[in-house]
Amino acid sequence: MAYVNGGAGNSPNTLTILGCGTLGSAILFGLLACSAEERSKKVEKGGQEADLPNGFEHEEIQKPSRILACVRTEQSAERLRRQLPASEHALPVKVIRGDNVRAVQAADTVLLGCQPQDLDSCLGAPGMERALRGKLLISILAGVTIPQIEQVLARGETRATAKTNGHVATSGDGRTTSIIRAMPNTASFVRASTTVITACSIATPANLRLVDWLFTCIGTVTHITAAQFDACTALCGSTPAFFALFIESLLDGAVALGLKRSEAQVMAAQTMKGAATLMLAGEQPDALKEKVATPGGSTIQGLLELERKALRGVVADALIRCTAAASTLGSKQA
Ligand SMILES: NC(=O)C1=CN([C@@H]2O[C@H](COP(=O)(O)OP(=O)(O)OC[C@H]3O[C@@H](n4cnc5c(N)ncnc54)[C@H](OP(=O)(O)O)[C@@H]3O)[C@@H](O)[C@H]2O)C=CC1
Ligand SMILES: O=C(O)[C@@H]1CCC=N1
Repeated sequence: MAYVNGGAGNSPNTLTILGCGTLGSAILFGLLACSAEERSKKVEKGGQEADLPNGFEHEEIQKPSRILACVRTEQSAERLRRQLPASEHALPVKVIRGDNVRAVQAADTVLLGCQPQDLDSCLGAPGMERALRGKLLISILAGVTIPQIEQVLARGETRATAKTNGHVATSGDGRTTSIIRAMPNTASFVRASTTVITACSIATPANLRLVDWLFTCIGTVTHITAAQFDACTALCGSTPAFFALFIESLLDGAVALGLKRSEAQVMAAQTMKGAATLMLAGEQPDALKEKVATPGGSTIQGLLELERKALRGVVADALIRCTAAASTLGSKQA
């Protein structure tokens, strides 16, 4: 197989995305856009490396030089192949189906992107635990804890011995798999994700720098504790869908008022982006509300209607429910 033998000597530095579906593809295409931008800046600078985001040095990051994208079905493989850019500046990507273990053997870093119920089919496969030894495994699975991932790995039939200490799968030959959980969101596609990360105790500084760099390429990164993960999964992973519902509701109102849906969508989304930009610049939500609601004006009438219909409680409860649901996902198996 052309893609085996990565990870040593002059071999390419390989990132394998094990389960490259909706979110995996969003990350893949975000990373491709990032690398294309870096490469074209390098060309502009006459071959000099382009600047990295603040806080990163080129020599510290083991950047992937190719990506292997694994899916389960031929239909998904074909769709992914069709979507891949032909740009000469993009990182090479190979789409793989039915050969997970070899794609992981060839990897330096593995990004696990299957659904929680497919964890066992991805990581419990014979030979997988051995293939992951000595490597960094980044899981983007909602609700699946590091100990749960370790348990699945420990069931792999090729291990000689397995011992878990809460953060690391210790393999028969003493080499370990570092597991880091990251929760990006679907805006990875446009490099506007907000990703939360929880680092395991044995993650090396190099592991952390790579994970920080990868997700900084496609948005912002915040480090959190394992205990905060489900709430942040809801707040960062799920809320793009909440915001979509809010915009959709505005569009229904706008259409009822005679506006064209497509034009209203641009106006509403841009307004949401503007309000978000103000808050990211330090504006407090209550101050923003007060600035917009002119005394005796129209905005306060809309705000009061939202409060009468208990939007605040409904949204807070929705986030709490989402968090509770996330916490159960790790126990789901196909
Ligand atoms: N969607 C989102 O916005 C977010 C998702 N997440 C998390 O990301 C993960 C993925 O979600 P999402 O992308 O929506 O799900 P998808 O179903 O779209 O993607 C999962 C991918 O995994 C592949 N897969 C499943 N089993 C195997 C296997 N045995 N071997 C190889 N590939 C396999 C599937 O292949 P195939 O298509 O061929 O079946 C599919 O491409 C979930 O764990 C979810 O919790 C987190 C935050 C946000
Ligand atoms: O709905 C889900 O389960 C995933 C987790 C966060 C967003 N999507």
